[in-house]
Amino acid sequence: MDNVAVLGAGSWGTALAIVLADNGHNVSLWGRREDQVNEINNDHKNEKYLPGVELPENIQATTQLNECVKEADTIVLVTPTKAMREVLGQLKNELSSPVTIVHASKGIEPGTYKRISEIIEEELPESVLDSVVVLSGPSHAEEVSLRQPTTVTVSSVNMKAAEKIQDLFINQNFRVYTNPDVVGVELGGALKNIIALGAGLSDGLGYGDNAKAALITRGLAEIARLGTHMGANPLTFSGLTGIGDLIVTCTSVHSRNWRAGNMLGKGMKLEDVLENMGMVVEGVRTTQAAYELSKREEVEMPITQVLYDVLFNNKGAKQAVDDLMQRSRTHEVEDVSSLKS
Ligand SMILES: NC(=O)C1=CN([C@@H]2O[C@H](COP(=O)(O)OP(=O)(O)OC[C@H]3O[C@@H](n4cnc5c(N)ncnc54)[C@H](OP(=O)(O)O)[C@@H]3O)[C@@H](O)[C@H]2O)C=CC1
Ligand SMILES: O=C(CO)COP(=O)(O)O
Repeated sequence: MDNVAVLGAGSWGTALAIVLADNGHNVSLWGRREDQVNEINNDHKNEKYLPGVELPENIQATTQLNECVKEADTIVLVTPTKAMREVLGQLKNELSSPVTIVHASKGIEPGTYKRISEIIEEELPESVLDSVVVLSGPSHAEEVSLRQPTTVTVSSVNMKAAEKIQDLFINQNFRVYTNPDVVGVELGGALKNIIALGAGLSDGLGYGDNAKAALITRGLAEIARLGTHMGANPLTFSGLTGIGDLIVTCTSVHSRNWRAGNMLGKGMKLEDVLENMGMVVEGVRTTQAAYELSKREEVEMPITQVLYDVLFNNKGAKQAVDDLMQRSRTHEVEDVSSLKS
């Protein structure tokens, strides 16, 4: 059995810790609040993030990063994208030999437009970084923590490392596939959050299933358009980390991005929505990053563009949908593989 450190004791970090603990591994979970760590260790609960869920006793939490990672064979990073550089900056000082880093977060960094694996490679010296593996797919923490059937993908340029992580996580409730396309896996996971905001917004406006199906389908088209342009395999977008995650995030009440969009559609202001949520809504910063990246790369992303205007330029939710419906007429199908140049 392995020693695994999970950095980030929110919904997803705790749910992944449960999977690892169910597989018999020794799991050390890093949280930054003493009260939360005590609740996990003494009561085997994390009520803020997974209310009502009993945690296995082989999850031990700590606020001390050095304590958390000192015996770790593998480190799983699950903090919001915004916190990645700060956490990696602290982690760098605690590592002395090469370790496999898995990340399960979904975002792109505004300003640099970096994917999370690129941020990890930038922040950790080669002397302490064995391999980077991405874990992504349609997987709400609420369902994983109840051991409901879930499938995810792990991706790395080092397939041996991906297979090692597949073995670490896979069990009868949590099926893990591998995919060598790191760019596609990371971009699919990050960009679907933009479309989920849009789906929530459409539902919040009172529009129906036709509108949501349109957003999912045309959303996938623009995710694949940018993703392929950035070097991804187009087929990845028809897999778990593409259409799979898009479906689950656009249609589930568990999704924080869908819920945030829903409140925006009902007329709430962005700052009130984010305060109300109390958990990370990755799609907001990713909309900014993807909007800027699409401008720089001259890739058309109409849904991302109108959502950017709703989030950052005070465009009304209804106006955003009207704008999408009134775009100039175009073909449905394009050959994304020819957009690679
Ligand atoms: N929830 C889900 O179902 C899934 C989430 N993800 C992805 O996982 C990532 C994390 O999401 P999730 O767990 O849901 O988020 P939550 O909002 O549930 O939890 C965020 C966690 O990160 C901690 N945190 C925030 N900022 C920092 C920081 N600067 N340093 C250290 N820790 C910090 C929070 O600590 P504190 O409580 O002290 O604020 C909290 O433990 C996101 O990228 C998300 O897209 C991916 C798949 C599924
Ligand atoms: O990525 C997720 C499910 O796969 C979680 O989505 P939300 O962050 O919108 O809750």
